[in-house]
Amino acid sequence: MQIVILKDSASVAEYGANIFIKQLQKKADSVLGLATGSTPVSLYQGLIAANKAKQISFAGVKTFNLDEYLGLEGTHPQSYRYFMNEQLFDHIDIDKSRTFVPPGDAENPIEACQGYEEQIKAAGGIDIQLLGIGRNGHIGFNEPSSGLMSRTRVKTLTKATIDDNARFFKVGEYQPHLSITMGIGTILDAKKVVLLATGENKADAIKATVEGALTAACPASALQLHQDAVLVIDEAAASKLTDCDFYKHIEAENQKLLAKLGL
Ligand SMILES: N[C@@H]1[C@@H](O)[C@H](O)[C@@H](COP(=O)(O)O)O[C@@H]1O
Repeated sequence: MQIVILKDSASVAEYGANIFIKQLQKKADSVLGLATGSTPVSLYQGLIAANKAKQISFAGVKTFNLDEYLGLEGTHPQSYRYFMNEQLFDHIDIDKSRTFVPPGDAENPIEACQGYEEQIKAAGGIDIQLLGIGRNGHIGFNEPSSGLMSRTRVKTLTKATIDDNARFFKVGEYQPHLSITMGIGTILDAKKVVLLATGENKADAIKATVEGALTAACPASALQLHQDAVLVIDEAAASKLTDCDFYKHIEAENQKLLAKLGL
């Protein structure tokens, strides 16, 4: 796991956006795994700016989102499809028929999960997967106790996640308690994984992800098994890490080596 600790959330977004910009410059037909939540919003703004400045194009790209609420149509303002259109797809040169979000309105969600896995496979697999993290260590909607080899499936949300996401729903508005999410195994199949976390309320989850045991109790700890996982976090999210200075030292050495190799 590569751990990059930066001073604030703006630096995290910029660093994360640069990883995606480089990926698209290297491979114009990349398959991107995308995430929702408030954390990736500034990264998406960086990608929109790079697209407008013609540094990158999304014309050859395919995208797969991690998850969606079960029971919400894509036109619902709280659906993740709606979020992605608003935060990214409506502002870049992407063909929306090449953007995939698990179908929250599927008549048969179980079949739809299998179909989603097949679509990812048919696209050649995900080149780079963006992740946020829940306070309880969830990735996508893989809540604690999720199987570490799980695939796309219907998942019940914990009370903590429902409470955390309640801020996006109006008082009295129906808030789903079920979701369709890529599994942890699906996420681990991505060639590269980039997890962003900012703020003190993510510090426990980051501590468990980096320095805790590999356990279904913290789904993000499964990234310890990935051969190319990068955690880009701010000082606040890193504040409970025991070996913070060591991670900063490793990253400085990495950067020196990359500069020496001209990469
Ligand atoms: N399903 C999403 C996750 O993919 C996201 O990582 C998490 C954290 O969101 P935020 O970035 O707003 O803290 O929220 C939701 O539960």
